[in-house]
Amino acid sequence: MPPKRKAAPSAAKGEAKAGRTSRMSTPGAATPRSLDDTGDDAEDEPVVGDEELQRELDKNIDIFSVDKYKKKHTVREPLPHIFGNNDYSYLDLKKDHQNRPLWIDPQKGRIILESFNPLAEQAQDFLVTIAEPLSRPTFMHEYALTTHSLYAAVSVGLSPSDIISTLDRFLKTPLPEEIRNFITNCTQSYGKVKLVLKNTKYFVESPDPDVLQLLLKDPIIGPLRVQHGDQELTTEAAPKLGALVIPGTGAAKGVTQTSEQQLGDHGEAPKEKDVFATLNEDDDDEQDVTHAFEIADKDVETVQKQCLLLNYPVLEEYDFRRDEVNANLEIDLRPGTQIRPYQEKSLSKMFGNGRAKSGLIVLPCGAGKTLVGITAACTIKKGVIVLCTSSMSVVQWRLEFLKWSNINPEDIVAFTSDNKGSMFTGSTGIVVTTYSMLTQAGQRSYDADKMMKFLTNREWGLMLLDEVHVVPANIFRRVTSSIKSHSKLGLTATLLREDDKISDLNFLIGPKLFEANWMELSKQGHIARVQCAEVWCPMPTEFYDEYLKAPARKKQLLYIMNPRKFQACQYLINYHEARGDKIIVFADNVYALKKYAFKLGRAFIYGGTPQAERLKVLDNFQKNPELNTLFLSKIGDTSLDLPEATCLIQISSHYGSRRQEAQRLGRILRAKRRNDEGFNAFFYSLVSKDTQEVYFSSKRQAFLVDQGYAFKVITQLANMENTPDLAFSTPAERRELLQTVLVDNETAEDDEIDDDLFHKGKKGKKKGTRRTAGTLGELSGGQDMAYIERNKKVNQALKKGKGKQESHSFFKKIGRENARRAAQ
Ligand SMILES: Nc1ncnc2c1ncn2[C@@H]1O[C@H](COP(=O)(O)OP(=O)(O)OP(=O)(O)O)[C@@H](O)[C@H]1O
Repeated sequence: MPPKRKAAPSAAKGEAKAGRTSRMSTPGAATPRSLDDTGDDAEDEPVVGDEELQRELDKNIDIFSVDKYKKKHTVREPLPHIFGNNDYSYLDLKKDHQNRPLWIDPQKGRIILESFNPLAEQAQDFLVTIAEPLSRPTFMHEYALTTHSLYAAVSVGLSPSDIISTLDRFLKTPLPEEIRNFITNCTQSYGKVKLVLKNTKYFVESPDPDVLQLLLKDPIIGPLRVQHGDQELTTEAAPKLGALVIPGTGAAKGVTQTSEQQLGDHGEAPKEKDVFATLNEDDDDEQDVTHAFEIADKDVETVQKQCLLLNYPVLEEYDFRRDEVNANLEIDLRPGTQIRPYQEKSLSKMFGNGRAKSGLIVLPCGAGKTLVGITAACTIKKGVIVLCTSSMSVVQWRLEFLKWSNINPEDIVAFTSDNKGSMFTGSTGIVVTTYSMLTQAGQRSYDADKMMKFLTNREWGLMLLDEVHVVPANIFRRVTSSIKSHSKLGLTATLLREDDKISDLNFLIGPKLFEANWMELSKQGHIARVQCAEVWCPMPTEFYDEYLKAPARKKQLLYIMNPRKFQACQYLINYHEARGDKIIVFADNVYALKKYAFKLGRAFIYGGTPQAERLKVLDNFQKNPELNTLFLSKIGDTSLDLPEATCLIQISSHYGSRRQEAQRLGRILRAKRRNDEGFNAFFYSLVSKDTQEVYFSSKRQAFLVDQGYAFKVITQLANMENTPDLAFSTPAERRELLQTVLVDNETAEDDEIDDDLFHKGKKGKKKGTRRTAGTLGELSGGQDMAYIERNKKVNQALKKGKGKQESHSFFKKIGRENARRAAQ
């Protein structure tokens, strides 16, 4: 007998960069890291919701765990000095393991994909459906099987046996028993119960009458059934799968799109194109008839919660083709519109069985989420309500609908604070509005109130929820409870910040239906190729000395205002302007933003810039060949519709926020020149060496590294010293800068996003821009700042003498401390 082949240890760990994060609770795995350890701002953390429900749900699942596994198996001690916990050499390898692309960690449910394997593409399609992508660098991708990912898999039509058999075929080792059980236990009840709104009535529906009987025996659900004579359940033919044509594709779509794919014999490595295995034949048989009982509108939430507790999570589906109650909307994609393969794939998950399933579609910035939403609307052809985060996006969405579809302009209206009155004239239409318009507390104007009544008193076919990652769960609750919609589609570029709280989105909107791979879209030319670099800027001695003894806030200002960073920024702006790039420089710190922009003579926008001025600057940045560089505060992260840029320079950012980093990178992914031969966009992070910034920077990059981006470290910019008019090139200039920074530290402002919808007033007081009285001498810089800094008391006396407002308590405290130190 030939010796037994053994599995090689996974190499993935070595390849993926540290700081990788799990975005979802993985049963059996360690508790997911909270965002706190990434430095993300906990106070903005938006999503809070039914964790109790989730816990109850998890209790019902026989979770596989490392301890359980060790009790049942003799796991050989790993080789800690080489592979740590990633030594799977005790697993037997299949005979033709070279042909198969997947490894699995039987203890944690982590799956490793060899992306260079000929079957990698098929395996990836399958993995995206059943597992949560954790990290996708060049050669090895890592996924996690989670309760949510399996819930999502079932919701797009895969059965437990499909999942198990397909996974087994792709694996190099036999599928471990624990994983098999985990999949079965998680999925056997998922997808069995659906909530369907038909002719304005809600039905709890299942292909299995026993499941419905079980629900009816429940003391909470049972009494909520709407009685229709003696008959407990109604029975009707299930909709046929795969008969749907998604506009812009020209082909019938659905899970069945893979029906032409042939399976290899059991036990053989799968042939190319045989991914979704047997699911179609089985589904046809199973779904011949469906059984249902009716519940009242007011009981929907109670039934949903109770079903969850019974471990039968309810999937929401909309049988729009058979909805004869709601008027049809005249809408189609314009002739010639061709949706891209990944857009089509995401929509096929939504319309997999001929009905519309509610859920989330995750596509990188610039990948065309708007067109995905519009195509969904053109497929359903019923009333649509679109929710955006700002009134600027409302205008944008309306224009995009008019651009891509043949919707009559009168049938699509915007409902914003500037436009509360006008309504579509036909029997149905599209309303584009903001989350805050719908959830605003307090008295509304007469027109707004009338509009709200109109919106809440009718049924909508589709609710499109834009930028779901920045919207708090309580806002979703308020929106979904007041607006009655048959289906919901959440669109986002990243589900990053939610970590374990993403579970709430799963049940408030629906499971994640699709998540695209950034690198893949970039290779296909749908988004720009980006070169990422971290530029290390040494701190001059005098800055570093101050830095070492400074308190946290001052430390931050010192590493941002590091003159070497300033010089690097100047050098990069010169270099990229000469190349013909459009450059955005991001600085969270408004003080630094203004200093940099003034010194370099470039335009800037921050929270305090009036709306008209913002638009003018943005317009010039887009069209004026003289204006190629724009400094932006964090208002540019979400609240502005930015014109295209090809180079980003980040001089200050929000600690370790991975979401902000991803959002910022997203700003250059849509570059139109992306398909030019050899075109690259550039993303630079300027980091002051040997400061806390280095730590935050590596945290921030974690998400992008997981998406496959490689950050080059630049320790020296070639010939920087030869830059004409290089700022702060003499020691005297640098010392003066330091003094200025130290003095100004007392009045430096934090950026405040004026039109940030969800965080207004959260901190209890608004900082915003402060107005202070001053002399022209101060404005012209004619005062001796060094003198003022060294003589704080005189400074305070001077200010008081001029009738300025009182010092902030923080500065009073510092003043007291300084006085104490001076006295010692
Ligand atoms: N199928 C398509 N065919 C042609 N152009 C497309 C297609 N899909 C998207 N685009 C174009 O790609 C660009 C980006 O689209 P869009 O603004 O919808 O991206 P997005 O994902 O919403 O980005 P962001 O997250 O930054 O808002 C737009 O100019 C859009 O017209």
